[in-house]
Formats: sequence, structure tokens, C-alpha cells
Amino acid sequence: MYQKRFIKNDLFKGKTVSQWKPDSWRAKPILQQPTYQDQQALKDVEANLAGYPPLVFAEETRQLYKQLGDVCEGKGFLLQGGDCAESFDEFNAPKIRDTFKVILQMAIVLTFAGRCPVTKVARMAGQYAKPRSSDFETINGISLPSYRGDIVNGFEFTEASRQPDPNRLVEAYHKSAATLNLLRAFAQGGLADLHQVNRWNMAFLENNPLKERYQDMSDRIQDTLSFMDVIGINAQNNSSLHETTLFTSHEALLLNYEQALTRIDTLTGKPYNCSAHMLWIGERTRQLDHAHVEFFSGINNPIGVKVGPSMQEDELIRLIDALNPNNTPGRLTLITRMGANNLGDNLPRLLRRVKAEGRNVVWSSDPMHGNTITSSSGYKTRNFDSILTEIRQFFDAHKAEGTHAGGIHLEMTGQHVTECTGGAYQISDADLSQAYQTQCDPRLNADQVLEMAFLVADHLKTGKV
Ligand SMILES: O=C[C@H](O)[C@H](O)COP(=O)(O)O
Ligand SMILES: C=C(OP(=O)(O)O)C(=O)O
Repeated sequence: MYQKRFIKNDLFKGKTVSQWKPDSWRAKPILQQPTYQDQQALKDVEANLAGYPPLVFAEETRQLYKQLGDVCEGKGFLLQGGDCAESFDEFNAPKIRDTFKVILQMAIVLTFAGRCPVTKVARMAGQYAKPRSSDFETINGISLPSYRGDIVNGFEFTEASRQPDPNRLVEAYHKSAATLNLLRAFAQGGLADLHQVNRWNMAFLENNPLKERYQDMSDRIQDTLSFMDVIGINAQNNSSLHETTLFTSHEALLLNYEQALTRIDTLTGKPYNCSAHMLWIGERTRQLDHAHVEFFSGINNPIGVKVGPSMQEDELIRLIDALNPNNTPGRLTLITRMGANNLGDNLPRLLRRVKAEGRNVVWSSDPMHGNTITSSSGYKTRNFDSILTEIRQFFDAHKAEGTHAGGIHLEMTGQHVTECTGGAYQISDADLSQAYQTQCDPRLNADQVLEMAFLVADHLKTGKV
């Protein structure tokens, strides 16, 4: 029955549709997967998850698809951000609320500056799996499996905790469901009121050393909202001032989990991955003939793929065609993560080729993953200026090539951590130990994120960061 419906929806050019199935990835090589000792326990968990309710509704993912189609055509901007890795231990309402708030705060600044709609996509409600550079971590001569995110194993450096446990897939599902539930409540229940969001931004500016630089825009947003109030456009009669839409996303690394959450949409008869609205493939797992590309080629969500500096032009075109054979705007977001030192030599050649070949993609910048360094105090960190430099170069390259700089993708938190150096508060290498809480990569903190939003807004307004 499943097969028959799927064949009816002729989704792929150059590929027999019947070849794709939710589990056809299992016949391909796959990287970055945990080794589970109890395979039967894994199978049981997968079977249980396959019977659980989906986390998102396919119609919602089609709304995101449409919005990304507009971004692709230069009529919008994508703001994607959130934790490097969500954590089971820090699963609580204040943490979810603070990240939600800071995404909205950024969005109001970018919408006002860019005069275009901002599509908000959180790295939340499922961002639990991490690819790693090494399969093992060694401390004091003891080697244990690397921490791969709470959906796989525990962060604690003990043999028991680092053992991959299939029951964690179920825990990740339940925690994602509860996170999504709260995000929906915040988005629709009044916390997203624009007046309130701008008041938070004004409070951020009040104590900020760079207050002067940003005050003008914040005042103008406030004036606009006051003017709208006076002429009768307010939260009581206009729901867009009171509510918002926040989509969810994560790296779909663990295909056992993603397959179990893939369902046939009853309205269209097509397969959707219902673990999040948007999924992306990481830089380490985007090989054309491997499992992740196979799985992603058959789901109908909007999808992303990370693009590092080693990507070749031909390879990129083949990847685009495998993932978006009908060249539909909004289907595919290319998330470039080159590093400030590499972007200049590598992004323009890719932009040129994709444009010349007429492929429709959203270009978004992840300025985090190519700028990771080890600080003098030993912490893994990223410097605010390098992050900003990569964003600036991203905008400049698009301007020069006549393509649309469509979005940014950040690892960030609404909390006051000290993981990235620099910014208005000039976090130094020595300060990192004060509140270094990430379990994997360093995130921008609430102040740094807002500062970044004002700087990107300057660019959207004037063409310069
Ligand atoms: O977030 C991305 C990766 O999981 C991360 O950068 C890998 O970090 P590692 O090099 O410490 O394994
Ligand atoms: C692992 C990630 O990025 P990348 O695949 O670009 O390294 C990530 O965004 O969490």
C-alpha cells in the first residue's frame, strides 16, 4: 500500500521512484553512527517510535517550504539558530524560553532593517545528535567513545555513560515533543507580542557598552509600533503583532530515528520526516553515494546541506540535483561554513557556478563551524570578530556575484554563557571558564547574538556590516 502510493507521486527525475523507501539508506555506506551493542533493543525502540505520533504536521512544513521559496527569490531572509546540542540535563522552561526570546529579538531587528519577512527556524526540539572529528576521546591515558549528543550517549567521561543506549532515542523524542509544545505555546500565547520583544531589546541596549551605536534603530522600531498603535493597528485587532511562527530543525544524523519518524502525509500521499519541519545534512555526511543523501532525497521537507571550503563546483551541482531534482525554490538551503580565512577563495566560485547552471537554492551562512579554535586557556572557542568577518564576506560575495544572501545559521543560546570570545563585553580567553557550559561547540551568548543582529541589520540596510 505504502509502495503503491509512493510510486503514484513521481518525485524524482532520473531515478526509479520505487527505488526509494524510508529504509533504502540502509543499503548505502554511512558515517558518524554509534555502534549499539544490543541490536535487538535498537530494533524494538525503532518499532515503538514508528508507532508514536509525529512531532510536526506535514502542512506546517509546506508553509516553511513556501517561505523558503520566497527567500530563494530574494523576498525574505532566513534566521536559523539555537543550541549546538540540546541537553537532557538542561531540559527546562527557562532555557527554552530564553532561546525563543533571543530568536525573536534578532528577528525584529532584521525584519525592520531588511524591510523583508524573516523566516525563523530554531535548532531546537530535536538537535540532539553530533558528528565528531574522532570516534574516541582520551583523557589521562584512558580512551572512551566520544560523546555524540544526548540522543546517543552521556557526556560524563565514564565507560557506562559513553556506551550508546537506544533508549535515549525515546527520551529524545519525548523531550522534543515537550519542547515543541512549549515553543508553540510561546509563539501563539502572547510571549511573541512585538511590543514586548522590542522592550526586551531596549533593556539589552540599556546596559550595553555599544548602546550609542544601536539606539537609533531601536528607537525607530519603538516609534513605528507607537504610530501603528495610534492609527489603530494593535495586538487586539492584528494577530501578526501578537503571534509568530517558529519552525524547528536539526541535523538528521541518526537515520534510525529519522526513518522511524517518517510518515506518509494523508493529504498528499507523500513521505515527510515528521521529527522537525526542516532537516539538514552535515558537512561530514554529505557524500553523494552515502546513506544521508539517499534518505534526504525521498523526504518532502525543506532540507539543508552544509557546504565547507573543500566543496568542488561539479560535486555541488550533482548534490543539488540529487536533493532537488525538480529545481523547486525553497526545497534546498545551502548552508556555507567556510571559515573567515577560506570564504574569499571558495564561496564566489560556487555562487558563480550555481547561478550559471540556473539552480534554485537558498544561500545561508553558518559563520560558526569554520571558525573554531582552541583558546590559550585550553577551551574550544570562536571569536566574535572572526564570526562577523565571515558574515561580512558572505554578504560581499553575494553582492559581487549578483546572488541573494538569504540567511544566517548560528549556534547560540539565550543564556549568559562565556563560550565565544569578543563582542561588546570583550570576553577574553581567561573569561571563558566563568560560564563555559556547552557539551560540544561554543555558542554565542544572548548579548553577542543581539549585537550580531544589529550588525547584520546594518548590512541589510546599507550593504555594509
Ligand atoms: O558541531 C559540529 C561538530 O559536532 C563539532 O564541531 C565536532 O567537534 P569535534 O571536532 O570536537 O569533534
Ligand atoms: C555539526 C554541525 O555542523 P557541520 O556539519 O557544518 O560541521 C552543526 O551545525 O551542528
